[in-house]
Amino acid sequence: MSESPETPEPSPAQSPEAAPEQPQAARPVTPGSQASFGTYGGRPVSFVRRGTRLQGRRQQAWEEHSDRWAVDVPRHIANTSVHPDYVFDAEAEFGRSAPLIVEIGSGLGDAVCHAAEENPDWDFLAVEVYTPGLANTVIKINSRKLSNVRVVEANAPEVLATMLPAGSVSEVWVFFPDPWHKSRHHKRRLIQPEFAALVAAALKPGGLFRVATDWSNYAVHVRDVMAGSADFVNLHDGERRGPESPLTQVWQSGVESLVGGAPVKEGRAPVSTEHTGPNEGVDETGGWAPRFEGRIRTSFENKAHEAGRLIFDLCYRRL
Ligand SMILES: C[S@@+](CC[C@H](N)C(=O)[O-])C[C@H]1O[C@@H](n2cnc3c(N)ncnc32)[C@H](O)[C@@H]1O
Repeated sequence: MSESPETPEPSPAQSPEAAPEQPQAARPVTPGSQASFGTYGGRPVSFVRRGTRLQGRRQQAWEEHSDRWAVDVPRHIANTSVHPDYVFDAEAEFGRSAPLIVEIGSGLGDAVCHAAEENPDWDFLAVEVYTPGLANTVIKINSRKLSNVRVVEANAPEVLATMLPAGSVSEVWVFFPDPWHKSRHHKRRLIQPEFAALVAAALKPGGLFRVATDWSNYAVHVRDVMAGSADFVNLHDGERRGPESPLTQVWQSGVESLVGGAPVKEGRAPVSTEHTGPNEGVDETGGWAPRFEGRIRTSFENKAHEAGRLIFDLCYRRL
Protein backbone atom coordinates (compact mmCIF):
# COMPACT_ATOMS: atom_id res chain seq x y z
CA MET A 1 0.00 0.00 0.00
CA SER A 2 1.35 3.40 -0.87
CA GLU A 3 0.13 4.97 2.32
CA SER A 4 -2.25 4.11 5.09
CA PRO A 5 -5.65 5.32 4.01
CA GLU A 6 -7.38 7.77 6.26
CA THR A 7 -11.12 7.83 6.62
CA PRO A 8 -12.35 9.70 3.56
CA GLU A 9 -14.94 12.38 3.78
CA PRO A 10 -18.47 11.05 4.08
CA SER A 11 -19.84 10.09 0.71
CA PRO A 12 -23.46 9.62 -0.27
CA ALA A 13 -22.69 6.05 -0.95
CA GLN A 14 -22.28 5.66 2.77
CA SER A 15 -25.69 7.03 3.59
CA PRO A 16 -27.94 4.44 1.99
CA GLU A 17 -31.39 5.46 0.97
CA ALA A 18 -32.64 1.95 0.48
CA ALA A 19 -34.12 -0.38 3.05
CA PRO A 20 -32.89 0.12 6.61
CA GLU A 21 -29.90 -2.02 7.36
CA GLN A 22 -28.00 -3.16 10.40
CA PRO A 23 -25.01 -0.89 11.04
CA GLN A 24 -21.88 -2.37 9.49
CA ALA A 25 -18.63 -2.45 11.36
CA ALA A 26 -15.71 -0.99 9.43
CA ARG A 27 -14.19 -3.86 7.50
CA PRO A 28 -10.49 -4.41 7.26
CA VAL A 29 -9.06 -4.04 3.78
CA THR A 30 -9.46 -7.31 1.92
CA PRO A 31 -6.17 -8.73 0.72
CA GLY A 32 -6.19 -8.46 -3.06
CA SER A 33 -8.52 -5.47 -3.07
CA GLN A 34 -7.37 -2.31 -4.74
CA ALA A 35 -7.23 -0.52 -1.39
CA SER A 36 -4.64 -3.03 -0.29
CA PHE A 37 -2.54 -2.21 -3.34
CA GLY A 38 -3.44 1.44 -3.06
CA THR A 39 -2.09 2.62 -6.38
CA TYR A 40 -2.88 2.55 -10.06
CA GLY A 41 -0.56 3.99 -12.68
CA GLY A 42 1.81 5.14 -9.96
CA ARG A 43 -0.88 7.15 -8.16
CA PRO A 44 -2.85 6.38 -5.02
CA VAL A 45 -6.36 5.32 -5.95
CA SER A 46 -9.12 7.84 -5.23
CA PHE A 47 -11.06 5.60 -2.85
CA VAL A 48 -10.77 3.53 0.27
CA ARG A 49 -12.91 0.51 -0.21
CA ARG A 50 -15.18 -0.28 2.69
CA GLY A 51 -18.60 -1.77 3.04
CA THR A 52 -18.58 -4.28 0.21
CA ARG A 53 -20.92 -6.56 2.16
CA LEU A 54 -24.52 -6.56 1.01
CA GLN A 55 -27.56 -7.18 3.13
CA GLY A 56 -31.31 -7.32 2.83
CA ARG A 57 -32.91 -5.83 -0.24
CA ARG A 58 -29.58 -4.92 -1.79
CA GLN A 59 -28.16 -8.39 -1.38
CA GLN A 60 -31.26 -9.91 -2.91
CA ALA A 61 -31.23 -7.48 -5.83
CA TRP A 62 -27.55 -8.09 -6.49
CA GLU A 63 -27.92 -11.86 -6.35
CA GLU A 64 -30.95 -11.89 -8.60
CA HIS A 65 -30.12 -9.18 -11.13
CA SER A 66 -26.41 -8.40 -11.29
CA ASP A 67 -25.99 -11.04 -14.01
CA ARG A 68 -28.26 -8.95 -16.19
CA TRP A 69 -27.16 -5.39 -15.35
CA ALA A 70 -23.56 -5.58 -14.08
CA VAL A 71 -20.81 -5.89 -16.64
CA ASP A 72 -18.79 -8.96 -15.75
CA VAL A 73 -15.27 -7.62 -15.93
CA PRO A 74 -12.25 -9.91 -15.91
CA ARG A 75 -10.01 -8.74 -13.09
CA HIS A 76 -6.33 -8.03 -13.06
CA ILE A 77 -4.38 -7.33 -9.87
CA ALA A 78 -7.30 -6.42 -7.64
CA ASN A 79 -11.02 -7.02 -7.27
CA THR A 80 -11.79 -3.52 -8.51
CA SER A 81 -9.31 -3.65 -11.37
CA VAL A 82 -10.07 -4.38 -15.01
CA HIS A 83 -7.93 -6.80 -16.97
CA PRO A 84 -6.17 -4.65 -19.58
CA ASP A 85 -7.10 -7.08 -22.36
CA TYR A 86 -10.83 -6.64 -21.76
CA VAL A 87 -12.69 -4.29 -24.10
CA PHE A 88 -16.33 -3.32 -23.55
CA ASP A 89 -18.58 -3.81 -26.57
CA ALA A 90 -21.40 -1.32 -25.97
CA GLU A 91 -23.30 -2.28 -29.12
CA ALA A 92 -23.36 -5.95 -28.15
CA GLU A 93 -24.22 -5.14 -24.54
CA PHE A 94 -27.12 -2.79 -25.29
CA GLY A 95 -28.14 -4.44 -28.54
CA ARG A 96 -28.07 -1.17 -30.45
CA SER A 97 -25.85 1.70 -31.49
CA ALA A 98 -26.52 4.78 -29.31
CA PRO A 99 -24.57 7.58 -27.64
CA LEU A 100 -22.81 6.23 -24.56
CA ILE A 101 -22.70 8.30 -21.36
CA VAL A 102 -20.32 7.17 -18.61
CA GLU A 103 -20.95 8.30 -15.06
CA ILE A 104 -17.95 7.84 -12.80
CA GLY A 105 -18.60 7.50 -9.08
CA SER A 106 -22.32 6.95 -9.59
CA GLY A 107 -22.99 6.45 -5.87
CA LEU A 108 -26.51 5.22 -5.28
CA GLY A 109 -27.42 5.58 -8.96
CA ASP A 110 -29.81 8.53 -8.57
CA ALA A 111 -28.32 10.67 -11.33
CA VAL A 112 -27.65 7.92 -13.84
CA CYS A 113 -31.09 6.31 -13.49
CA HIS A 114 -32.85 9.63 -13.73
CA ALA A 115 -30.88 10.57 -16.84
CA ALA A 116 -31.50 7.15 -18.40
CA GLU A 117 -35.22 7.50 -17.84
CA GLU A 118 -35.22 10.96 -19.39
CA ASN A 119 -33.07 9.90 -22.34
CA PRO A 120 -34.20 6.49 -23.57
CA ASP A 121 -32.20 6.92 -26.78
CA TRP A 122 -28.90 7.09 -24.91
CA ASP A 123 -27.03 4.30 -23.16
CA PHE A 124 -25.43 4.72 -19.74
CA LEU A 125 -22.56 3.02 -17.94
CA ALA A 126 -22.35 3.63 -14.17
CA VAL A 127 -18.84 3.12 -12.78
CA GLU A 128 -18.53 2.68 -9.02
CA VAL A 129 -16.43 0.78 -6.48
CA TYR A 130 -19.00 0.93 -3.68
CA THR A 131 -20.91 -2.34 -3.97
CA PRO A 132 -23.98 -1.29 -1.95
CA GLY A 133 -24.30 1.74 -4.24
CA LEU A 134 -24.17 -0.53 -7.27
CA ALA A 135 -26.82 -2.80 -5.73
CA ASN A 136 -28.98 0.26 -5.15
CA THR A 137 -28.54 1.23 -8.78
CA VAL A 138 -29.64 -2.25 -9.83
CA ILE A 139 -32.75 -1.87 -7.65
CA LYS A 140 -33.57 1.36 -9.49
CA ILE A 141 -32.89 -0.15 -12.91
CA ASN A 142 -35.37 -2.91 -12.13
CA SER A 143 -38.05 -0.83 -10.49
CA ARG A 144 -38.00 1.74 -13.31
CA LYS A 145 -37.68 -0.94 -16.01
CA LEU A 146 -34.63 0.71 -17.55
CA SER A 147 -32.94 -1.19 -20.35
CA ASN A 148 -30.32 1.48 -21.11
CA VAL A 149 -28.16 1.32 -17.95
CA ARG A 150 -25.33 -1.04 -17.04
CA VAL A 151 -23.16 -0.87 -13.96
CA VAL A 152 -19.53 -1.85 -13.53
CA GLU A 153 -17.76 -2.38 -10.24
CA ALA A 154 -14.34 -1.04 -11.10
CA ASN A 155 -11.69 1.59 -10.60
CA ALA A 156 -12.62 4.34 -13.04
CA PRO A 157 -9.17 5.16 -14.47
CA GLU A 158 -8.87 1.53 -15.58
CA VAL A 159 -12.29 1.63 -17.20
CA LEU A 160 -11.23 4.69 -19.18
CA ALA A 161 -7.74 3.44 -19.96
CA THR A 162 -8.44 0.03 -21.44
CA MET A 163 -12.03 -1.13 -21.06
CA LEU A 164 -13.64 1.58 -23.19
CA PRO A 165 -12.50 1.78 -26.82
CA ALA A 166 -10.78 5.07 -27.63
CA GLY A 167 -13.20 7.66 -28.98
CA SER A 168 -16.29 5.63 -28.09
CA VAL A 169 -17.94 7.77 -25.40
CA SER A 170 -20.20 10.78 -25.94
CA GLU A 171 -20.06 12.18 -22.42
CA VAL A 172 -18.19 11.48 -19.19
CA TRP A 173 -19.78 12.69 -15.95
CA VAL A 174 -18.16 13.06 -12.54
CA PHE A 175 -20.57 14.48 -9.99
CA PHE A 176 -19.36 15.23 -6.48
CA PRO A 177 -16.08 13.33 -6.46
CA ASP A 178 -14.66 12.62 -3.00
CA PRO A 179 -12.97 15.91 -2.09
CA TRP A 180 -9.93 14.61 -0.19
CA HIS A 181 -9.66 17.89 1.65
CA LYS A 182 -6.28 17.71 3.28
CA SER A 183 -3.37 19.00 1.24
CA ARG A 184 -1.42 15.80 1.73
CA HIS A 185 -4.36 13.85 0.29
CA HIS A 186 -4.86 15.97 -2.82
CA LYS A 187 -2.90 13.38 -4.78
CA ARG A 188 -5.81 10.99 -4.13
CA ARG A 189 -8.27 13.20 -5.94
CA LEU A 190 -9.79 11.45 -8.93
CA ILE A 191 -9.41 14.37 -11.33
CA GLN A 192 -5.74 14.81 -12.15
CA PRO A 193 -3.89 15.59 -15.39
CA GLU A 194 -3.51 11.84 -16.06
CA PHE A 195 -7.23 11.34 -15.51
CA ALA A 196 -8.07 14.19 -17.90
CA ALA A 197 -5.92 12.48 -20.53
CA LEU A 198 -7.83 9.21 -20.00
CA VAL A 199 -11.17 11.01 -20.32
CA ALA A 200 -9.93 12.66 -23.51
CA ALA A 201 -8.91 9.31 -24.97
CA ALA A 202 -12.28 7.68 -24.22
CA LEU A 203 -14.36 10.58 -25.55
CA LYS A 204 -15.32 11.09 -29.16
CA PRO A 205 -14.09 14.37 -30.66
CA GLY A 206 -16.70 16.91 -29.58
CA GLY A 207 -17.66 14.78 -26.57
CA LEU A 208 -18.34 16.43 -23.23
CA PHE A 209 -16.75 16.10 -19.82
CA ARG A 210 -19.09 17.35 -17.08
CA VAL A 211 -18.06 17.82 -13.48
CA ALA A 212 -19.89 19.11 -10.40
CA THR A 213 -18.51 19.62 -6.92
CA ASP A 214 -19.67 21.34 -3.77
CA TRP A 215 -16.17 22.17 -2.56
CA SER A 216 -14.48 25.32 -3.83
CA ASN A 217 -10.98 23.96 -3.39
CA TYR A 218 -11.76 20.94 -5.59
CA ALA A 219 -13.52 23.20 -8.10
CA VAL A 220 -10.39 25.33 -8.46
CA HIS A 221 -8.31 22.16 -8.67
CA VAL A 222 -10.46 20.85 -11.56
CA ARG A 223 -10.37 24.21 -13.31
CA ASP A 224 -6.55 24.24 -13.04
CA VAL A 225 -6.18 20.64 -14.20
CA MET A 226 -8.43 21.20 -17.19
CA ALA A 227 -6.81 24.53 -18.11
CA GLY A 228 -3.57 22.57 -18.41
CA SER A 229 -5.05 20.06 -20.86
CA ALA A 230 -4.61 20.71 -24.57
CA ASP A 231 -7.37 18.16 -25.32
CA PHE A 232 -10.29 20.20 -24.01
CA VAL A 233 -11.92 23.60 -24.29
CA ASN A 234 -13.96 25.06 -21.46
CA LEU A 235 -17.44 25.71 -22.87
CA HIS A 236 -17.92 28.53 -20.36
CA ASP A 237 -14.48 30.07 -20.37
CA GLY A 238 -14.49 33.36 -18.48
CA GLU A 239 -18.16 33.09 -17.56
CA ARG A 240 -19.50 33.70 -14.05
CA ARG A 241 -16.52 35.66 -12.82
CA GLY A 242 -16.28 38.53 -10.37
CA PRO A 243 -19.30 38.90 -8.08
CA GLU A 244 -21.24 36.30 -10.13
CA SER A 245 -18.66 33.63 -9.47
CA PRO A 246 -19.67 31.00 -6.90
CA LEU A 247 -16.02 31.07 -5.86
CA THR A 248 -16.19 34.77 -5.01
CA GLN A 249 -19.38 34.07 -3.11
CA VAL A 250 -17.78 31.26 -1.11
CA TRP A 251 -14.71 33.36 -0.37
CA GLN A 252 -16.79 36.32 0.72
CA SER A 253 -19.31 34.37 2.80
CA GLY A 254 -16.73 32.07 4.39
CA VAL A 255 -19.38 29.36 4.24
CA GLU A 256 -16.87 26.55 3.84
CA SER A 257 -14.49 27.78 6.51
CA LEU A 258 -16.82 27.51 9.49
CA VAL A 259 -16.69 23.78 10.06
CA GLY A 260 -15.68 22.74 6.60
CA GLY A 261 -19.16 23.67 5.47
CA ALA A 262 -20.45 20.42 6.86
CA PRO A 263 -23.17 20.23 9.49
CA VAL A 264 -21.72 18.87 12.70
CA LYS A 265 -23.49 15.68 13.72
CA GLU A 266 -23.82 14.87 17.38
CA GLY A 267 -20.82 12.96 18.58
CA ARG A 268 -18.84 13.59 15.42
CA ALA A 269 -15.95 15.89 14.84
CA PRO A 270 -16.42 18.55 12.18
CA VAL A 271 -14.78 17.93 8.84
CA SER A 272 -11.87 20.28 8.42
CA THR A 273 -11.06 21.44 4.93
CA GLU A 274 -7.85 23.01 6.24
CA HIS A 275 -8.40 25.76 3.74
CA THR A 276 -10.64 26.53 0.81
CA GLY A 277 -7.77 27.55 -1.42
CA PRO A 278 -6.06 30.86 -1.85
CA ASN A 279 -8.74 33.39 -0.97
CA GLU A 280 -8.26 36.13 -3.52
CA GLY A 281 -11.42 37.94 -2.52
CA VAL A 282 -12.78 38.08 -6.06
CA ASP A 283 -12.54 35.30 -8.65
CA GLU A 284 -11.58 37.11 -11.83
CA THR A 285 -11.13 33.89 -13.82
CA GLY A 286 -14.60 32.36 -13.73
CA GLY A 287 -15.16 29.56 -16.21
CA TRP A 288 -18.06 28.01 -14.29
CA ALA A 289 -20.87 26.36 -16.21
CA PRO A 290 -24.54 26.88 -15.49
CA ARG A 291 -26.09 24.04 -13.58
CA PHE A 292 -26.31 21.01 -15.87
CA GLU A 293 -30.05 20.54 -16.35
CA GLY A 294 -29.63 16.80 -16.83
CA ARG A 295 -28.25 16.43 -13.31
CA ILE A 296 -30.93 15.84 -10.72
CA ARG A 297 -30.43 16.92 -7.16
CA THR A 298 -29.35 13.81 -5.31
CA SER A 299 -29.63 13.30 -1.56
CA PHE A 300 -25.92 14.01 -1.49
CA GLU A 301 -26.25 17.36 -3.21
CA ASN A 302 -29.15 18.19 -0.88
CA LYS A 303 -26.83 17.80 2.08
CA ALA A 304 -24.43 20.30 0.53
CA HIS A 305 -27.25 22.79 0.09
CA GLU A 306 -28.42 22.23 3.67
CA ALA A 307 -24.90 23.04 4.85
CA GLY A 308 -24.99 26.24 2.81
CA ARG A 309 -22.32 25.15 0.34
CA LEU A 310 -22.48 26.30 -3.28
CA ILE A 311 -22.31 23.98 -6.27
CA PHE A 312 -19.69 24.40 -8.99
CA ASP A 313 -20.49 22.98 -12.43
CA LEU A 314 -17.80 22.67 -15.09
CA CYS A 315 -18.19 21.52 -18.69
CA TYR A 316 -15.46 20.82 -21.24
CA ARG A 317 -15.58 19.82 -24.89
CA ARG A 318 -13.09 17.32 -26.28
CA LEU A 319 -11.25 18.87 -29.23
C1 LIG B 1 -18.92 11.64 -2.96
S1 LIG B 1 -19.50 10.26 -3.81
C2 LIG B 1 -20.62 10.94 -5.02
C3 LIG B 1 -21.59 9.94 -5.56
C4 LIG B 1 -22.60 10.47 -6.60
N1 LIG B 1 -21.93 10.96 -7.76
C5 LIG B 1 -23.53 11.50 -6.04
O1 LIG B 1 -23.45 12.65 -6.45
O2 LIG B 1 -24.33 11.17 -5.18
C6 LIG B 1 -18.13 9.77 -4.77
C7 LIG B 1 -18.26 8.35 -5.26
O3 LIG B 1 -17.17 8.07 -6.12
C8 LIG B 1 -16.79 6.72 -5.93
N2 LIG B 1 -15.40 6.59 -6.39
C9 LIG B 1 -14.32 7.20 -5.87
N3 LIG B 1 -13.22 6.87 -6.55
C10 LIG B 1 -13.61 6.01 -7.53
C11 LIG B 1 -12.93 5.30 -8.55
N4 LIG B 1 -11.60 5.42 -8.71
N5 LIG B 1 -13.62 4.51 -9.38
C12 LIG B 1 -14.97 4.38 -9.24
N6 LIG B 1 -15.69 5.03 -8.28
C13 LIG B 1 -15.01 5.83 -7.43
C14 LIG B 1 -16.97 6.49 -4.44
O4 LIG B 1 -17.11 5.13 -4.13
C15 LIG B 1 -18.23 7.31 -4.13
O5 LIG B 1 -19.40 6.53 -4.18
